[in-house]
Amino acid sequence: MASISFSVAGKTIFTSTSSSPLDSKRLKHGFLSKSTHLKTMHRMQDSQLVRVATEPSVMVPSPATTENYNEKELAAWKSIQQERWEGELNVEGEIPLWLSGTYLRNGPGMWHIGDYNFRHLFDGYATLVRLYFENGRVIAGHRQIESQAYKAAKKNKKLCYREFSEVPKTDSFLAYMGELANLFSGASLTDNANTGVVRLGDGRVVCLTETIKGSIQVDPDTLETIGKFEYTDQLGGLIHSAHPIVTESEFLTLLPDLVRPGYTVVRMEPNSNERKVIGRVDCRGGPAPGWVHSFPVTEHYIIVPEMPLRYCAQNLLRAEPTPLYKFEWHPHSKAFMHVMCKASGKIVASVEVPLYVTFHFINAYEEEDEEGRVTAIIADCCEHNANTTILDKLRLQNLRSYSGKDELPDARVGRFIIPLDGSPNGKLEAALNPDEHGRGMDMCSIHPAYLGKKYRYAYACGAQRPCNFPNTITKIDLMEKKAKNWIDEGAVPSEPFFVPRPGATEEDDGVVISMVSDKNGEGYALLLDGSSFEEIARAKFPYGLPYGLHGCWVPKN
Ligand SMILES: CC1=C(/C=C/C(C)=C/C=C/C(C)=C/C=C/C=C(C)/C=C/C=O)C(C)(C)CCC1
Ligand SMILES: [Fe+2]
Repeated sequence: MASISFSVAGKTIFTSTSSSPLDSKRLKHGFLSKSTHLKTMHRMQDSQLVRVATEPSVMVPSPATTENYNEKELAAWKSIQQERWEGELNVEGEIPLWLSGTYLRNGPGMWHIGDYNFRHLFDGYATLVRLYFENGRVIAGHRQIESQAYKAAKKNKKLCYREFSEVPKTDSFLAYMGELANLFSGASLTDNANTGVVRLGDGRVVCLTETIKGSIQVDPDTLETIGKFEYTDQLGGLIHSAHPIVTESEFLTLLPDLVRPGYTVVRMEPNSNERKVIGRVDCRGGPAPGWVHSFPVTEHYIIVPEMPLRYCAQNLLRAEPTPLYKFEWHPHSKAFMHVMCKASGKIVASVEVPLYVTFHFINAYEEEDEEGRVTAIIADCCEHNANTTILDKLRLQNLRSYSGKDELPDARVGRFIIPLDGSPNGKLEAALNPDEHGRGMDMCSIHPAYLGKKYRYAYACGAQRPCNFPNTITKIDLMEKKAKNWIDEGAVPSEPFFVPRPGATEEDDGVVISMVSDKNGEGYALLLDGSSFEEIARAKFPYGLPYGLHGCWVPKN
């Protein structure tokens, strides 16, 4: 019989024991069964035994995250303390019995190498968190994604690839020249897949970031890194949108072209690794394409945003970050929205719109007249009032040093109205009064069946001021132009993710899942009823959860 302790910052949280042959197999993979503190709980089916990690994190936690470790402090901006863990969570409230499957959430959960602390939220090494729901119970776990960047940092105890704001140090001019060559070939860019996770139509689960090489396949049950997701086409390029549009039948994404400013729109089918070109959009402004972190689609069109926050080749080369990192704000280059027909690849509209800053589109749909003719495209996004300062607010130092002052820049549901009658201009307005959601708005989801269609509800993180980061979960009713808000004072919730109830007919019939880092240094999975927006259950983790970005749902079987 083996026994193991799990500790955070030197404090043993719990001990577990193991004896079965299945357990020995798991021991090899770093897992054990039945943590003793859970002995009183019902045993799950063998395939879902409670498992606890055996290996301590290989990285030595930094002083900022351990010596000063205080259980009563928000865990959101602290590195995860262990490479992996798994166990059953104690549930307060009722998890609906129909909720059967796995919620996965990806995000940058480790922000240091040894005692070197990263600067920016988006720099952290990817931590994948899992909640497996069955029969009203929940098994949770997390695991670091084993990207080349993460493995190299662990092995060499230093940064080896270019992250969002961090650049490996070079100690000679020759080494610097080599670095430049590596940048142009993409060799020095990170594959740290820390932004999103998607389930392809064929069931494969892929973690993503903005570098194409940072597409990494994982096992949704064990969270094990399977390997690099290789695109077998010859499309080349180094970066893509971090948020592809993924349905049962396709994977659509945008490949920005930094040499000849524009975007290639591509499509990949299930059971294939080959992206095929649908069409190309030439940028109307310059000197480089606008940053496309995400984009929306309607039933027949792909919307390509051209934001005045543009990629910047010089900033990519810099060793020290600028306030806008790899990007530059070009208000004189103007802002545009392009509409491409999905079937033909032809551009059916390209309009100038007011300046905007967005990372996340919520949804888009086709507006019809009485005769059923499509007259306009409506595209909604989390819009930061054309203010780029949000990027700097997401520096870890800012996030960790909250003084109680109101520091979060205002944001709104930005609604683009793109006419299809050849008019040169589109509109951008707030879809509802931003005070409804505290003028905070980001990290959104919708009912997946409403993708590209007229919809009523969106779920996102909003704000209760004063705050320095979105601290509420908000349900936006775009028809009534109202919001319902959930808050746990002092806590940081992550992106609310909507899972519809099978067989439901109402758009909001389902649950909203979020993972919350609370002010006591703890973390819990939260379930809200989609319709009433009341809390229906929470399941506490035995450790504080670092903040995470985007999730996906993997239905059972
Ligand atoms: C863009 C390049 C790179 C990496 C980019 C990455 C990792 C971008 C990640 C962006 C994310 C996670 C954006 C999320 C925004 C969330 C917001 C605004 C939330 C606000 C809350 O209020 C490199 C790979 C570094 C190099 C090439 C270029
Ligand atoms: Fe994102």
